[in-house]
Amino acid sequence: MQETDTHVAIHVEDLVVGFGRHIVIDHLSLDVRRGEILGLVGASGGGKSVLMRTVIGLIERQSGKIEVMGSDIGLTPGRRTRDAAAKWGVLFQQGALFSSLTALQNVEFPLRENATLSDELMTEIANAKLEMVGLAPEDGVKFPSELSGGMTKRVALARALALDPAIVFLDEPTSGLDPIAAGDFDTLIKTLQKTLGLTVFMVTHDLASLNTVCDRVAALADGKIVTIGPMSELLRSEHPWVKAYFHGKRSLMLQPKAI
Ligand SMILES: Nc1ncnc2c1ncn2[C@@H]1O[C@H](COP(=O)(O)OP(=O)(O)OP(=O)(O)O)[C@@H](O)[C@H]1O
Repeated sequence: MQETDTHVAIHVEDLVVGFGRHIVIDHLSLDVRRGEILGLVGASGGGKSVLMRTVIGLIERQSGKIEVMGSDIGLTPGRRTRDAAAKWGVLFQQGALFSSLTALQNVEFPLRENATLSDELMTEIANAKLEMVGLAPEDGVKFPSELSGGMTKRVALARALALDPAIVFLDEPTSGLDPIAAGDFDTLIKTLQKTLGLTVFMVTHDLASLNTVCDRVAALADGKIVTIGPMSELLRSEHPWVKAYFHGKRSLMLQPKAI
């Protein structure tokens, strides 16, 4: 069933993406609701990052429609307008911070690129974003090489939030973190969703994240979304890949919702 436009943050319809003759996304349709945390799962190499990168305009699609907050995202990648850039923020795998810039300068970067603000105001906003993700002002002067994995993810999240986006895209946000740091990061994402009304599109393999923070989970297999719904629904899915994913040995990690 198609949702009404006002409730949809991201609308993907009949999307096809491939590299040469290798089709990765094959007539995929998906609606992400405004204000929800949607988790995307799928096999390694199954196309989760390709889907995310196509939605944000970094990869060219062969066909299909993509709308973000009601605006059509054109076919040509790399031509994001100032308006489009402000609609979303992205946390890439490994954080992707600029190594020659301090944490604070990394957060200021999108402000410099997309807004005409005084240096003082930019610093003030960037410090507020660092505080929002639980970092102290003294962390702002550190370079990426001086940050722990968890701090790197937080700085990357602060940078993703710099332009007050409506949507954040998170590519495996808890990968490489110990379970406590991963749990803290999950709580932070849930808190930001609630307080800022953010829509979160999260690619993850982290079963604990899926179970504790995601409102709905979408499973990508054979280039399509084969099941979408709350975790309870995914656990009942009869799709062979979804069954294998959620009822394998690792499913022991699944606990009742804690947040
Ligand atoms: N720029 C590219 N050029 C050619 N092939 C690509 C490119 N980017 C991705 N692919 C291919 O697309 C497929 C899907 O890759 P993708 O990175 O989306 O997988 P994934 O589901 O995110 O995997 P993982 O969970 O391991 O990160 C893979 O076969 C990959 O080799």
